[in-house]
This record gives sequence, structure tokens and C-alpha cells, in this order.
Amino acid sequence: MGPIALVLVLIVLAWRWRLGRIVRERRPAWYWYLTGYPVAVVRVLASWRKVAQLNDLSVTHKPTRAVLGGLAVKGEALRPIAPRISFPRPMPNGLSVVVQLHPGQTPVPFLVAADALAHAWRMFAVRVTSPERGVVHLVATAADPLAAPGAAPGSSPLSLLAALVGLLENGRAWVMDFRRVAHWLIVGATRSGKSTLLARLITELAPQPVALIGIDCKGGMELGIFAPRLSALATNRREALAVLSALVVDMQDRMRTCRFAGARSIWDVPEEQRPIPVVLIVDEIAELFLTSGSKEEKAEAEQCSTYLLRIAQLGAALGLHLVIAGQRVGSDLGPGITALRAQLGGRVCHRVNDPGTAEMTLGDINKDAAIVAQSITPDEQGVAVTASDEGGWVRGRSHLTTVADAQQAAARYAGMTPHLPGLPRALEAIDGEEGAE
Ligand SMILES: Nc1ncnc2c1ncn2[C@@H]1O[C@H](COP(=O)(O)OP(=O)(O)OP(=O)(O)O)[C@@H](O)[C@H]1O
Repeated sequence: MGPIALVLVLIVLAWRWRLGRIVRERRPAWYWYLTGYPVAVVRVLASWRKVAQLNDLSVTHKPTRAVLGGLAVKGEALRPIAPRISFPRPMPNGLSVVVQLHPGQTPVPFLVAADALAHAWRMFAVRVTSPERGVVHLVATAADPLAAPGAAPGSSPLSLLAALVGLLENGRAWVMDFRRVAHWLIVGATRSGKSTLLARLITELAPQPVALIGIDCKGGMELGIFAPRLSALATNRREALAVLSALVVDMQDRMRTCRFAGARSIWDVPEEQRPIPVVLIVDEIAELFLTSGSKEEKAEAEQCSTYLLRIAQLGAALGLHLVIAGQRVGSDLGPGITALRAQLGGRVCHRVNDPGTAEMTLGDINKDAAIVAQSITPDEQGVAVTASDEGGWVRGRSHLTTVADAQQAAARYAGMTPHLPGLPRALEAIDGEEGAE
């Protein structure tokens, strides 16, 4: 045995004995590049023609009918031609392939075939996107990167109104950026991870020059822990109404400021005159919209719905942002909910109790996203499908943020809580009225 062969045998033995396990634990990406990726490349290249043919991704250039001796003959086309694919490019937890579509092909059959491709290549999932006309990108992930809950990174310096809330399936950071997508809807069944995501969001926004306002009609049980950093917290519908009406008045002031400055949004107003951005968080929207049926409660709920809709329609350019969270967003919450949902361009859907809820949360943006959201299991707490009207969707998992972490952040940045004119007065007036009754 020559010296090179001997070295190779020793490497293989060391690998099998211990080295492989150590690399796998300490450097999972290297382990993938050294072992999984080469095998996956062979599988992709070897199976592509067959997989493409079985899943209707191939086209036939020869007609399936021919005329033989004056007779029209119908039969199987002889040579289905699979679209051309690039050499699979390595990614830290998978690979990506670029497919050049044949003229007349669309990405739709590739979306349908995603599961079949994942099975053929022995991958966890294959996601299909089409970033440009005539081209489809297949991104295959080897293992679920969201299987284990991720700890929150220590600090995350991002731009104003952007919050690093978790990790995406494609290995990127999950960022909720209110400057790009102004309003968000967060849906999930009990124990699916909604409150944890809200806690993470507030923890990320707390150090920023932003006013945070809470509406939590479950008596403030969820958002109460952030009270030191909230510019206002409404804990029942009457207080919510006062907060919302004050915000609508504030919105008109902001419009005036923009008009005098000749600006189309507060971001074009000179910094020293610019009003502070506001993020209004509503936890459990159903508590705000569902009533006992009394005339007074119904009128309050309708008014809340109208104010929220106005803020959603006009607030983006004025620095007023909404985060609406709840277990359901069905039409049983009243006619206003569908109109409001249409204005909430960002969507996050955790595990839900029924397909209808996933459909209502994501269906109008992307049908596939709604289907994937339905496959989230009770063990996958914090896992969600996130989508926006900018297009595209992806699975993600929020960074686990405990109540203690969130409380600590709220207390640490309490000094940054801005005073918004009109808001506290409105709440005091309500409390005063209740006290007088
Ligand atoms: N990203 C995450 N990673 C790991 N575990 C999580 C994550 N998010 C939530 N959990 C776990 O799931 C539990 C329930 O989460 P959470 O309280 O956020 O759910 P919820 O949807 O708000 O439920 P409820 O509506 O009952 O308040 C948490 O106590 C936590 O242990």
C-alpha cells in the first residue's frame, strides 16, 4: 500500500471512529459539505431526468401524433426533454439549483412537484421560487433548521423600526421591518408561540426611539409585563377606544406636519420636526371585537374597528404601525375584520386549530403558505409561516424570549418611553368616569 492510500485509509478510519461525530456536532455546515452535499449532488443530477418526467416538468418537442402512410397515429411522445438545471450549489444546510424553463413553461408544476423532489433527493424540504421570468430556483434543505429552538442573540443592531425576531428556514435572520411592511397580523392557537413572538418584538423595539402602545383586552395579562416601556396600555374596550381615538387625532396632526413641510411621509420631514414612530400592539383582537350583544358594546366595537381601519389605511406614511395578534381572524369577529386584514400586509401564522384560520391568515397572499402553516405540529412551538404582500413566504422560528427577559428589557429601557400628547389624558378620563359610576 502506497503512502497516499495509507493516509486515506487512516482518514476514513478516524472519521468513522470519532472525528465524524465531533465535526457533526461542532461544525454541522462542514459536516454537510463533506458528507451530505456530495451524495445529494449525485442524487440530484442522476435523478433529474426521471423526476422531471414523472412530475410533468419535461416537455416533448416531438408531436404525440404522426401521419404514417396516410393514417394519423397517436402514441407516446418519444423523448421528453427535462429543463436544463445548473450544477447544485452548496448551501450551509442544503443546496440550490437553477432551472431554465422551456418556452411555455411556468413555475406552477414545480411548486406542485416540490414534495416529490424532496422525497427523490432525500431532503427535508424543497422550496420553489421564481425570482426572474423563465427561471425557477429550487432550494433544498437537508434537515429542518428550525427543529431546535434558537436562543436570542445578545444584541442585534438593526435599522430603526426593524426587529430581529428569529431564524428563517433558509438560514437567514427573521426580521420584522416596519419600514418595509407597515402593519402585521400574527395568528396562532393557544400555546403556539404568539406571546413569545410579541415579547421578542417588544424586546427588540424597546431600545429604539419608538413609542410602543398596547391594547390587551384580556385585562392586560399579556402586555402588562411591558408596562414600563409602553406609552399607553389599554386593558379593556373602553380604554382601547380612548387610545384609538387619541391616535386618530394624532394621525391628523401628523398629516398637518407633513403638509406644512411639503412632505409625503414623516420620513421626508426634517428630523427635528419629525413625529416619533408609533407601534400599536393589539393582543387578542377577538376580545376587542366580540361583544355580549348590548347596543353600547356593539357601538364601541364598531368604533374600534373603524379607527383601526383608518390607522391601517393612512398610518404607514405617518409612522403609525399596527401589530394585530389573535387566535382567529374570521368573519365572526364582524364585517370590519376582513377589511382590516386586507390592510395588514405582513402575516405570521403559527400552528392553528383549523385549516380555515390558516387560509384566512395567508390564503389571500399565497395558497402554498397556508398549506404549509397547517402542517405545523403542537411540538413546534414558535414555528410559523411568515409572508408579506411584497411576495414570498418562508417558515421561521422566533427566538425564545422568556417573560423574565422581556420584563428586564422593558424595565431597562423604561426611561426611553416617550410621552404622547392626548393618550394618558384619555385613559385617565376613562378611569375617572369608571370611578364616578
Ligand atoms: N420560539 C420558541 N421556541 C421554543 N419554544 C417556544 C417558542 N415560542 C414559544 N415556545 C414555548 O411555547 C410555550 C407557549 O408559548 P406562548 O405563550 O408564546 O404561546 P401563545 O400562543 O401565546 O399561547 P396563549 O395564547 O395561550 O398565550 C412557551 O411557554 C414556550 O415554552
